[in-house]
Amino acid sequence: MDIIFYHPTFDTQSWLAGLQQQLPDARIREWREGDDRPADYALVWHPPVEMLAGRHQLKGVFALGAGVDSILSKLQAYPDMLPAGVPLFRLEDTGMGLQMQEYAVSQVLHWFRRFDDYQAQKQQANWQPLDDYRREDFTIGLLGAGVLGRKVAESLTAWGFPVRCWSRRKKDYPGVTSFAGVEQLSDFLNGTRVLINLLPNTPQTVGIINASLLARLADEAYVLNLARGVHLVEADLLAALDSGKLKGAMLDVFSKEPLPVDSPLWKHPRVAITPHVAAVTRADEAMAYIAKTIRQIEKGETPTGEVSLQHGY
Ligand SMILES: NC(=O)C1=CN([C@@H]2O[C@H](COP(=O)(O)OP(=O)(O)OC[C@H]3O[C@@H](n4cnc5c(N)ncnc54)[C@H](OP(=O)(O)O)[C@@H]3O)[C@@H](O)[C@H]2O)C=CC1
Ligand SMILES: O=CC(=O)O
Repeated sequence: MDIIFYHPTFDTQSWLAGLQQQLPDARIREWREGDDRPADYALVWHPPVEMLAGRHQLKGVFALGAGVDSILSKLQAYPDMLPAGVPLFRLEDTGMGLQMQEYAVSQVLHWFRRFDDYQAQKQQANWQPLDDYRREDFTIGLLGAGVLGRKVAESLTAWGFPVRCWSRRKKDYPGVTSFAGVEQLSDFLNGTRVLINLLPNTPQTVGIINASLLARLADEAYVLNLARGVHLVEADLLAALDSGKLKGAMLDVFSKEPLPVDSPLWKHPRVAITPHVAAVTRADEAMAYIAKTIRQIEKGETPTGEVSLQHGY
């Protein structure tokens, strides 16, 4: 079996060595420009079009991340990039679920325990105990309830918060109230105090966190964007913060990355920023997952993790 690998920033040699350990019988090589030798599987991130185009013999392409929006948007421009019938897989969890849990729980607790207010008081040397927030006033709403949204929901129910989720199809997750489809979006938003975004980037979800959505949240709400920058209309977020409708926001992803130095988000006192690190690809877990999936394909089984080209995630 032949496997080709391309990632613009990962340490390719260590990936090739790690994959070789997982799949000792495979011939695994870094793909370089001009390489049109046969391959059964391709492992990619931001692949050049010529790496995949015309490779009808591929049994699978693996995206080396959870989101496949960059591959699918390239596919829009170059429809022949992924030969018809070749399945595209993405990383399902592979350690990202735990990272998302760490990120979401720590920030929700930060807001719930009013550390943002105490930090502001500290700037004034102000020693002033504040009223506690009550869990029943701190409903967490998850936009997106897939692999990562579900993990985040589990961790927040464990902390005793009321948790609800919104997805395309209804969910039956313990302790989580499920809303589905555009017709239930308003009900989902009504009373949501902390909005956590874990949607994929698709034509239906771009710009979804906008002025109209923010207006429907509970007063003094918070926004945690962990998915993609294009989901959020940054100007609408700033307006909602400045009007007092929103109390705070923590953003890991931005419509333009790196976030330009002149973005007003940098200076806003109630916006916290991380540089797209909420959940990164963990090499060992990703390699084990890819190897397991390849073995399933080779045995004629149907693995999970295949991207629906129709739905765009
Ligand atoms: N910041 C970071 O470091 C990282 C960000 N991400 C982002 O997180 C995203 C989510 O990852 P993951 O949980 O694995 O993805 P999944 O595909 O498992 O989950 C996506 C969820 O969104 C829901 N959804 C999709 N379209 C719609 C829609 N139109 N209306 C309502 N709900 C919708 C799906 O509904 P249903 O369940 O009904 O299908 C599903 O619940 C990734 O696409 C990626 O962009 C991922 C990793 C790291
Ligand atoms: O943003 C990262 C990903 O894996 O998707």
